[in-house]
Amino acid sequence: MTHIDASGLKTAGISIRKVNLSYGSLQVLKNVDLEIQPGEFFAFLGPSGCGKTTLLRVIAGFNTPQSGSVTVGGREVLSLPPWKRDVGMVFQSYALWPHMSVRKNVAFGLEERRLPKDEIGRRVDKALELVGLGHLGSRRPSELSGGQQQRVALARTIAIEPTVLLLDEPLSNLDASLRVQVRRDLLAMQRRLGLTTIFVTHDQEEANTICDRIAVMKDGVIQQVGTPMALYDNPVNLFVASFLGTANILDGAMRTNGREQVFELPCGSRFPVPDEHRNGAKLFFRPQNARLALAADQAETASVRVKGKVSHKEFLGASVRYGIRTEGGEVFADIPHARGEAHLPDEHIVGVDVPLSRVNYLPA
Ligand SMILES: Nc1ncnc2c1ncn2[C@@H]1O[C@H](COP(=O)(O)OP(=O)(O)OP(=O)(O)O)[C@@H](O)[C@H]1O
Repeated sequence: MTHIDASGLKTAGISIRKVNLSYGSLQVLKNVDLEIQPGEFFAFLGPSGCGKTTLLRVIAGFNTPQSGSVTVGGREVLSLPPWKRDVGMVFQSYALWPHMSVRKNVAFGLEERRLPKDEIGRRVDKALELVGLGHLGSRRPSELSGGQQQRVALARTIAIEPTVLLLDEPLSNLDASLRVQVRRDLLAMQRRLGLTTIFVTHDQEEANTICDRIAVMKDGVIQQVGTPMALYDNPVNLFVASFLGTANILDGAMRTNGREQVFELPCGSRFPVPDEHRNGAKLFFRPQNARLALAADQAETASVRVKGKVSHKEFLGASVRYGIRTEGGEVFADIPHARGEAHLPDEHIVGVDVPLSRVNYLPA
């Protein structure tokens, strides 16, 4: 289906089915299945070399998979060349022409397509206005900030009136402080345009802050798809748990105790496990879900209690991260920082309590 958004641009959903791609003996994409909704801001997230750019280029038409199907707006595109796919891609290097004005840069692709002059003028005006650069059309790229250059690259792609926008690490050329500002601008712009957008990044913070949903990739395989919060709170495996933030992972044994399922830690403590987690092999929780108690105090009700010794502390601003040495390995507990509070000294014996509702079990 193709939809028309408030910006007047058309937008389309994307279906990727069983896509496999190899370079010689190296299989870079393995049975990739994905469904991206019209108007969605979607991220491909994963470590370097996991296949994110390759997948993006398959949608754009610059890479051809050995098998599978890709539809854009319900139309199969794998047999079409890039320029017939209604897909616009902004590359990592913006590749603006340095000797041309901003207007000329944006018009370039349209002139190549031999559109009528007044149509080109109309589209350039609209694209520059949509990215907020209507007043800078006569400048050269060298007279713009990094963030503005990135917007020119975006305008150049929007001017082609694609139904889908593909962004390959668009913020990687910007310094850290600018990146935060530009990613906010990018989100505002994406909402205004309403265009289905796929954003490739290896930076989980970047994906979390601007994308509706994320596909986490590793070694050419989609590990999990979901909203940033769902992936953070309920990762399906150790890779996703660790890639999206600090993860506390404890070894133990899943046991059946009569009709009840329990998880037993090396120290002997046992906790009830909901039925859906009966195949889990490791206990997982996030540092901010942990509370510290004096070891002699009773554990909070309906929570997991792990005993250990404070091994170190890190001040993170909003919280203090305690490292606690336990029998099952080190765990971290983030305790909100309040003014004037006393901190627990190293080697202090403590109990780490985590509400059962905040504990998850992951396969080995
Ligand atoms: N044209 C090619 N020929 C051979 N191997 C390639 C080619 N293009 C990419 N690869 C390999 O395919 C794998 C996936 O590359 P890809 O660029 O998709 O990864 P990525 O996740 O986008 O990484 P990065 O974040 O570093 O850009 C890598 O191992 C890469 O070396």
